[in-house]
Amino acid sequence: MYKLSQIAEEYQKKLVTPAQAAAVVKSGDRVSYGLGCSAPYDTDKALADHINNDGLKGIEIVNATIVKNEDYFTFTETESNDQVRFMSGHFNAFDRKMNKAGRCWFMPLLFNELPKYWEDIDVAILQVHEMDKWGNFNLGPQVADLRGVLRASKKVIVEVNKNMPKALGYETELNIADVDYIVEGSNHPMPIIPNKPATPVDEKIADFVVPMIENGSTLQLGIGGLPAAIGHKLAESDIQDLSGHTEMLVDPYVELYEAGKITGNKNRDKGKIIYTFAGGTQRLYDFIDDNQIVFNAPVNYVNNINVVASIDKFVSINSCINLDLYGQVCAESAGYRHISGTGGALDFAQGAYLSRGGKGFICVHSTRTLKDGTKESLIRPTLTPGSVVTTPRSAVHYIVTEYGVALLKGKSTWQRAEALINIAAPEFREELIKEAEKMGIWTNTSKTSY
Ligand SMILES: CC(=O)SCCNC(=O)CCNC(=O)[C@H](O)C(C)(C)COP(=O)(O)OP(=O)(O)OC[C@H]1O[C@@H](n2cnc3c(N)ncnc32)[C@H](O)[C@@H]1OP(=O)(O)O
Ligand SMILES: CCCC(=O)O
Repeated sequence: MYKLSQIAEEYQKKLVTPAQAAAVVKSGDRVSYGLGCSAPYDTDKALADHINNDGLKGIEIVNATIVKNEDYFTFTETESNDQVRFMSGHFNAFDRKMNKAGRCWFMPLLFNELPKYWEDIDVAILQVHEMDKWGNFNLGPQVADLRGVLRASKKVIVEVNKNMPKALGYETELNIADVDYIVEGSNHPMPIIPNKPATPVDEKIADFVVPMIENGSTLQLGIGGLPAAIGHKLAESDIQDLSGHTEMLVDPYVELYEAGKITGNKNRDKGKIIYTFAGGTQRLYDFIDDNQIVFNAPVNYVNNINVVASIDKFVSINSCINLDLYGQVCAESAGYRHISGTGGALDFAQGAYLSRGGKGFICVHSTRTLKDGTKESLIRPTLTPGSVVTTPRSAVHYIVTEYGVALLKGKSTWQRAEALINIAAPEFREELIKEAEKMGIWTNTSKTSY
């Protein structure tokens, strides 16, 4: 740590141009761009130039899930994996694009463990909020795994962005003494994830879930149209006294807060909406900025199963790609096509079930329409080859489709098959029964129940 009187001078000593910062990276280095909104903009551009102009080879850029509106310059302005390749702990659309180009690999993870995974990072380059008079940069609304990244990094470069909201919370500060170089960036606008409108099927699913949420519940809502539909219906309902404890903070929490639904009256971290990273519209970033109600905390706390379990009436709502009659849930691939990561899906499924009065919902449309117009059931007899089990059957509590709710915990294999067939699209039920019979998880008596 520096004396307070040294801080201004140290800031000037460490202040460099993006090109000078990028020049720190050498061939063979492992570089972290962090998670959420932390990926640099100007230094990324300068790094692409450095790689091209100085013939750098064998760079690896790692991240978990990045919230960004434009591609990395290090991806679009370089040509080969010999120069730079990428690794992601969560395949979002951004990573999928790089993967399709053969340049991005996936690192399977349980999100609550992620800070512990990081090792041997040569340079961390993170976009941060401006430094305060005490010499602390605020990391922005994504402390998630950043303490792990910082622990493992030999050199730390911060790119200051005045638009980065100041996220209050725990371990959200980075002192100038722990920073090697400072770049004053061009203050690129925050990345915007537009609100996805809810489909009629999302609305029907929300109509099943909302009545199962009691007054006094604490919510974990993920990204997408479905959680938005649930948030919207809750905001308009007569349900009261809700709280937030979520991995990703998304716009529906702002709507719920503005509707007076969030009192924070829970039995842990009272009064605070706890989250580990955020992504949404400017309305969300404005809500986060310097707001004492909204509390950013490391993912090893937020997603810790015991922490989640200790919060009474915890309700987790996530979605998936498809599932089988055993109740195995795939949220990561469509056959061999890699789509996403485990993220916090399993952390919250387990934590929510263990919470007193807790509920874990996995929501899915019953069918999907293929390009040729035919429909396929997303409840399948067995998962297709290549499908990755994100939530094992033993950890699944409720599955919800537009046809209803299936409770799987405490049910036998044939009861599960029956409950799942009851919420499959009607036109697929007979076929699913036949398959369940072949699989030995259907009895003659089962069919009489719907
Ligand atoms: C950030 C949070 O949500 S925190 C919650 C905890 N974390 C998790 O649950 C992680 C795992 N889950 C997830 O990543 C998501 O819930 C998903 C990907 C399963 C679904 O999210 P959505 O926002 O509904 O997905 P979205 O509609 O954007 O589809 C993503 C891609 O999957 C494809 N896809 C989605 N469902 C299917 C399906 N049933 N079959 C085939 N492909 C599918 C889409 O076509 C799209 O591909 P594209 O970008 O190439 O067009
Ligand atoms: C990095 C994890 C994001 C998710 O759970 O979806």
